[in-house]
Parts: sequence; C-alpha cells; structure tokens
Amino acid sequence: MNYRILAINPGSTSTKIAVYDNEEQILVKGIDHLASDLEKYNRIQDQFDMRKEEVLKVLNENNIEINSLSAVVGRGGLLPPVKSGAYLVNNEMIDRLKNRPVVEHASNLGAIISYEIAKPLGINAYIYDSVAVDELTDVARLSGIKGMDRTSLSHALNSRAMAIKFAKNNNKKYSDLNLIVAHLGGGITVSVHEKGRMVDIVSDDEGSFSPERAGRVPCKKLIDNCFSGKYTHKEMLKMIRGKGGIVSYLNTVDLREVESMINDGNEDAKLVHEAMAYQVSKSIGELATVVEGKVDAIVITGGIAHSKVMTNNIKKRVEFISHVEIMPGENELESLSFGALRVLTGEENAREYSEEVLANA
Ligand SMILES: Nc1ncnc2c1ncn2[C@@H]1O[C@H](COP(=O)(O)OP(=O)(O)O)[C@@H](O)[C@H]1O
Ligand SMILES: CCCC(=O)OP(=O)(O)O
Repeated sequence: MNYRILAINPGSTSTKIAVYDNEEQILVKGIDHLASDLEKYNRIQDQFDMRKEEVLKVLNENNIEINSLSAVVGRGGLLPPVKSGAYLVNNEMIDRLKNRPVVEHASNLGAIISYEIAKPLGINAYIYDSVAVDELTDVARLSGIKGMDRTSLSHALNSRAMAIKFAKNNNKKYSDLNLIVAHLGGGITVSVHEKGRMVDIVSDDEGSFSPERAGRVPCKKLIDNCFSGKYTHKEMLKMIRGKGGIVSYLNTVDLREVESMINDGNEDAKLVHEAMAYQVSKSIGELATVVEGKVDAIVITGGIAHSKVMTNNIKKRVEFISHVEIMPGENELESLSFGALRVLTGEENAREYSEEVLANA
C-alpha cells in the first residue's frame, strides 16, 4: 500500500515542506519568507493564510495533486505539555494554538496549516514529537520558585529522532540506552534520554546562548532591565529570543560567518565561538548528573554540528563523560513523515488531543 504524506515544518524565516511516498522522498523544498513580508504581521498566527498558500503553490508547481495525499503532518507547536509521538490534530488543539499558544512560535502554524489542508480532503492531520513533549520527572520540575514549575520545551522532534537513529546504527534499542542529545541550531536545547524517556532538558532559556537566543542570563540584571522603562515587553522578549546570543555580540546568526571572522583574526568572534562551546559543554555536564554519569553516548546534532571547530571544542570538554557522536543537520521532515507513516500503517497509535486528559495524566 502506498501512503503519500505531506510534512510541514514552519520556522521563523522559512517553511520547509516534504512529500513522501511511504519512505521515499519525492519532494523537499524550503520556502523562504522575506523579513519585510513577515514584519507586516502582528502575530505569528496571522501568517497562516500566506504560508498555507505558499505550500499549496509549491505542490502545484511540482505537479503534486493534493487529492493524492493520504495524510498531512506538521511540526507540533507550543501546546501545554504533551506526550511523545503522534497526536491527531483536532479543533481543541487548533483553538489553543490560534488563540492561547503557550508561547508565540512559528511551529504553532504546523498543526494549523496541516489541518486546513487535510480537512477539505477528508484525511487526517497529525503532529509528531511536538516542541512541548514533556517527560520530565517530578524532581526535574521544581524551579526554585513555588508556582513557577519547569516544563519541557525542546527540539524533541530532531533530538528523539537522532537518539533513536544512534541506537539503531549501533544495533541497540533506544529504550535500553541513556543518551544526551545537544541540538545546536538557531536555538540550542540539550536533553537527556533515560531508557527511552526524555526525563530532563536544558531549554533555550536555561543553558547555552545560541546564534539568536540569549540562553541563561543573570536573573537580577534581566529583571532590572525589564523595569528600567527603557524596553517594552516585546523588546525584552526579542532580547532573549531573536536578538540574543551570537547576533547580539557579532551581528550575525550565521556561524559560518563567525568562523570566517575568526579566520580573519577577529578576537571577539573567537571568544564568542569558544564561549558557546563552553556553555553547551556545561549543559551536557549538568545533564550527565541526571543519570548519575551512566551515559552511553553524547549526540551532537543540528546545523552547527557541521562545524568541526565547534564540535571539537565541545568534545574535548565532555568526552570524559562518554563517547561523542556527531550527527550534523536535522532530520525533521523525515521524522515527521515517518512518524505519520507509522500511524497510517498501524505501527503506532495517534493520541487524541484533550487538555482535560493531559491535565489528569
Ligand atoms: N557547515 C557549517 N558550518 C558551521 N555552521 C553551520 C554550517 N551549516 C550550518 N551552520 C549553522 O547552523 C545554524 C543553523 O542551524 P539549523 O539547525 O539549520 O537551525 P534552525 O533550523 O534552527 O534554523 C546557523 O548558525 C548556521 O550558520
Ligand atoms: C525551544 C523549543 C524549540 C525551538 O525553539 O525551535 P526552533 O529553534 O526551531 O525555533
């Protein structure tokens, strides 16, 4: 039986899509959105029509009949904490993502666009391994302020997929291993997977800075800035997400550019590059304590894992903990499609999204 799946991954500046016939990729395309176009929209949700039309245009240009689709799967957005795996997109999820997202984020459009394409075709839309996959243990939830519990927001889709792939490549079961996965992209999150469960993470505001995010910053200074009267709420949020990290020091989010600055003798660029490796290493070290040092491997993934200088700098600091495996790039479109395929073939079940059920789980 052939299943044709459309996968949609909306990012801050692009919407990546792919079409798979079972496990064979027949189309992959990154649709870039101009910053000047995106600036017109007040909220991420307002970009829905524009991004959906762009997706349909690409399908049309590539002669892919939407009637030939068996399912549509989108990157799961910032929902309240959910389980790993697949969820069927329903009205309750759409209402949450459109009207009360936990945080405004481009991935919130993944479920919405998928649903709106799938619904008129009479087929299902899914999300898979949402950003909000939360398998934290009770002890990991405490933040130090009552009523301000930690929740898990991470690159769960790529991190789990790489952890599963690492296990498979080594003829092991994901559920038998303890792995630490550092996803190094525009944002950085690090997660620890204990016997198949992502039991703790260092999120993009808890650990290393990244090309466009500040990571963990001194709380007291941050509060002072918030109340200084110099910045609006939106500007403060932008300071930590969008204009924080490498871009705040060096005015670029492109690590390749940073590396060419270093090659040209720029000492500031060298310091920032080294500091990021140092901070990622600290997050990995922190998570090694969660499994009492019993770490089978450390996986470094994401676009930045292409950088030998970066991965070598991290490796030299953490390889005393365990073997370090470099798995560059991200596999998000494939992970979404294969996840949906497992649901269509009956290998996996898709959960029904219900906040009442999640609250009582
Ligand atoms: N070959 C490379 N060497 C160094 N950095 C790279 C390389 N390829 C991509 N990057 C960097 O990876 C980052 C983007 O990673 P990616 O996982 O694509 O992020 P996102 O999906 O969050 O936009 C950018 O800073 C980019 O410069
Ligand atoms: C921290 C949640 C995941 C996330 O931020 O994804 P992007 O880096 O793709 O924005």
